[in-house]
Amino acid sequence: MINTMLLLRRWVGDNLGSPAWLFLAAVAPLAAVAPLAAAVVPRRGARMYLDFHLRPLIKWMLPSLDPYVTIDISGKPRYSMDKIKSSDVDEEVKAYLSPMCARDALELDADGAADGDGVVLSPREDQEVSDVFKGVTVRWASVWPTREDSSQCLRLTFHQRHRDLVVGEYLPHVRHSGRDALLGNRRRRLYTNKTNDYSNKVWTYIDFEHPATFDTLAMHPEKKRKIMDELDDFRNSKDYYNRIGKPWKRGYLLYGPPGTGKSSMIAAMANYLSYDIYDIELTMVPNNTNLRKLFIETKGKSIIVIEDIDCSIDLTSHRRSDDTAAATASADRKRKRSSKMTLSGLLNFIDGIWSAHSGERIIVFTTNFVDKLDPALIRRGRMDMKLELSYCGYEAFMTLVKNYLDVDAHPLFSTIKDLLQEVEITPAEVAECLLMPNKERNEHGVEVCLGRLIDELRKRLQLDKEKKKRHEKG
Ligand SMILES: Nc1ncnc2c1ncn2[C@@H]1O[C@H](COP(=O)(O)OP(=O)(O)OP(=O)(O)O)[C@@H](O)[C@H]1O
Ligand SMILES: [Mg+2]
Repeated sequence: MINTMLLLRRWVGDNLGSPAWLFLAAVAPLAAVAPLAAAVVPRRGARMYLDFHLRPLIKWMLPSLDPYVTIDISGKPRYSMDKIKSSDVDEEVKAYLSPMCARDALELDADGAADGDGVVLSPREDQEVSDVFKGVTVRWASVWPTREDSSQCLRLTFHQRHRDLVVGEYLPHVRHSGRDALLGNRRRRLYTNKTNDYSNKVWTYIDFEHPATFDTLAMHPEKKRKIMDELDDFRNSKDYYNRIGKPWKRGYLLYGPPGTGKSSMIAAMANYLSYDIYDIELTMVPNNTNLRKLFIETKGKSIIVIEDIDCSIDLTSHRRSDDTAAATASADRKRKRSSKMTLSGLLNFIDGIWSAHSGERIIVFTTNFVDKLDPALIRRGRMDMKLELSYCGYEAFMTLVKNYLDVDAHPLFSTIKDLLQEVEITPAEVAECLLMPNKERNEHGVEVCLGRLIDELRKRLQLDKEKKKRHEKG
């Protein structure tokens, strides 16, 4: 009933004085059916009766009486081989409409508790909000799109003479503003595909609150500056990528021994760019189609991460030869065999599908064994930057000691500097020595921590010397 009244109100507003008024009389008896329908069936049933019987009938008899175009935006994910899912649009529209709903609608639905503190407001059934764009008024309402549908959608209604403006300019404006509102309002997310959720969702997420930043990342300052400049350059290059006809993406391969800061670097990148992270566990991806589905469900302004690429799937050109690797190889192989993911699937994933997406994306692979990776995976063009994270040098130590002990200079630094030139120790191991437990937090705390690091470095130096001697003898 409310829908019919809204329809009439709009029509009267837009067509007052036109000859089409004459036709109103012809359909008035039909409109009279509405209260009867509302009386005999529940509220939703009445509205559906109007939507599915009366309104099409009016439209069929006298198209000029209903000059409105409607577009339904559904929140349900839709997949097809070549189509990006559409449920992003629903979220974006809701975010765009939220301030209007807060201002105009009387009955609202609140959504978005999962996004942290903010809520996204949308109109409840039969509630309408209006928006004005370039002098044209359009209306949004929550409706059930079809009789079978169990979930509501947002219906946009506008006069057909504004079709070009709405489709060509207004809807892109809504999406763009909605996306900005979403990114601005909410905390960033760490998505993972390690999910036992049997619903439609392929990703689950938690708030991303990793404290690592480029300030806390221990590495040579020049190298760090270079990476940050690169990221700035990437972020500001939308027009450039458009002009040269390349997808707006960047691939990084981070390699180095365990504990040298590869994961910390990814977190620092995400914090620096304010991007979400999608952490893909390849061993949980049964086949290439699922990988594609996962990718389709990612959003722009994100870092897609595949950690330990060499362990995730049989993508290496040779197997590892050292003893430790041999011990784990059998278990690894079992895990990998259960996956039908292939190298070519992954390669397609990296280059082919990029181009189907808009919005900037970074993909990061990490590995401890860069030499063992298939060259096809890391060839130029696929991975734009290969970055080695290595053992702790003096510059990296200076960052760690500032982070952990808040000191810039100390007499023991020169001993540490000399030892670091001779000993291979990871930043993670240095950080462990510099951790100050509660009981050590007194005026001697700094000496105790630095002394612990010196002891550790000397112990390793000694071990290295003995190893070398044994090697020379044997
Ligand atoms: N370069 C670094 N700067 C600051 N902290 C570091 C760095 N490297 C390691 N750490 C410390 O060591 C911990 C482990 O580091 P991280 O997980 O980033 O290493 P990784 O290279 O990803 O190791 P793996 O190869 O085992 O995944 C971090 O939580 C951090 O505290
Ligand atoms: Mg890691």
